[in-house]
Amino acid sequence: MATVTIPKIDISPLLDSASTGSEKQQVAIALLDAFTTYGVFYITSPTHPVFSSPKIAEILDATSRLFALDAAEKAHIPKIAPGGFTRGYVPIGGESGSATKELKEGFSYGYEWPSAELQAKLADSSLNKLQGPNSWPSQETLDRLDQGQRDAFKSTLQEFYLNVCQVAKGLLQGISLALALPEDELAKYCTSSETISFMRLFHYLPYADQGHAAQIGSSAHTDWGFLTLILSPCKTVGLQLFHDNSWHDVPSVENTLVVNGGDYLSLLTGGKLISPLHRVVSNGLEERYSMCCFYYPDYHSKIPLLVQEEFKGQAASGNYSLLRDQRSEEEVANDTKDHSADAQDARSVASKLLNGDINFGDYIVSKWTQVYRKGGAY
Ligand SMILES: O=C(O)CCC(=O)C(=O)O
Ligand SMILES: [Fe+2]
Repeated sequence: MATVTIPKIDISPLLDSASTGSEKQQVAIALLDAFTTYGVFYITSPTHPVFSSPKIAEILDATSRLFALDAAEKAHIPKIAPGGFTRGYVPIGGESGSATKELKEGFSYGYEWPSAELQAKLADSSLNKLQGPNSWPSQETLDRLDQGQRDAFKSTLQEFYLNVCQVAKGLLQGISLALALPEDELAKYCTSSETISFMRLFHYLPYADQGHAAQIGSSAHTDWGFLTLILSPCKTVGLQLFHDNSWHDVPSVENTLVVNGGDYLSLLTGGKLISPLHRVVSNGLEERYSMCCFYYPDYHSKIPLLVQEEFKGQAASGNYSLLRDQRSEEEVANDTKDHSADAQDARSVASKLLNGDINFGDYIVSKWTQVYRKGGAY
């Protein structure tokens, strides 16, 4: 396989309030190059906790302990459900971006609302469809996962999520500068992003089918949101990028995150910033863990008018999973008339997104329903 050199960018100036404009500009130049060449790159910042070896070891440890629970105990963790709000355990086969079975299990969690605020919001129905409580394992299971350190499991996961969101916010500044916009411009599209974005811990199982016809780790796709930030602390190769008509490994690099541009960001920039096609495959031997933060724009954000005009010609030619119907054929065939947004013709809903007639949040609800698969197993 031909190799590509995926850039590694030290984004420290974007995370440090004391950095100068020219330091940030340097990062912006590197980001622009990476986003317009591959849409994928590594980031690091030596003093930020997300990139520190002990913190990475902690989150990997928590993740592997969760997936090492036995089947009976996993069965008690609330499972994800269709409908956009994706929290809880993802059983093997419970989700796929294509007709192929994805050989992974996962756990999705996001913003942990202070309980009084959550109660108030539940009481006055002011939560949007992508907001709500996390679905943690039972207290008994959490106690076991804590290994004697009270609340260690949940606090490790929560701290990691908030820290990665902070890194994403730093990146927004750099991307704004890369696009010659004021540095706070893209943050305007992400005002409450951390309340609807979320983290997914994944455990990929090895499989022997190297043709990837019957099963795969994660089907070839582009990510729907603004940015995806991936920690992959295992040496096991799995993530691959489609570039120049072939697949290339994106190996794990110590103390870095992999960043993918998302479809929404790409659309927002008229396709200038790439939302890369990628997939996860198995080497046939080893399992793999990853922790992926899907950083979304604000629930209410729309594709702006300016971009709609500029983008009209290109949208159809793009390979955006956001705009494709990702339901399995079986699901499409069994789809009865009009039971929810997912019954609508995906193409007409996609054109509503491009025309600014539907906001990102309402649209994403139908996307999660498309990739949900009934009958996932433990
Ligand atoms: O696990 C990974 O490295 C990437 C997973 C991924 O691309 C996704 O879930 O969208
Ligand atoms: Fe992805």
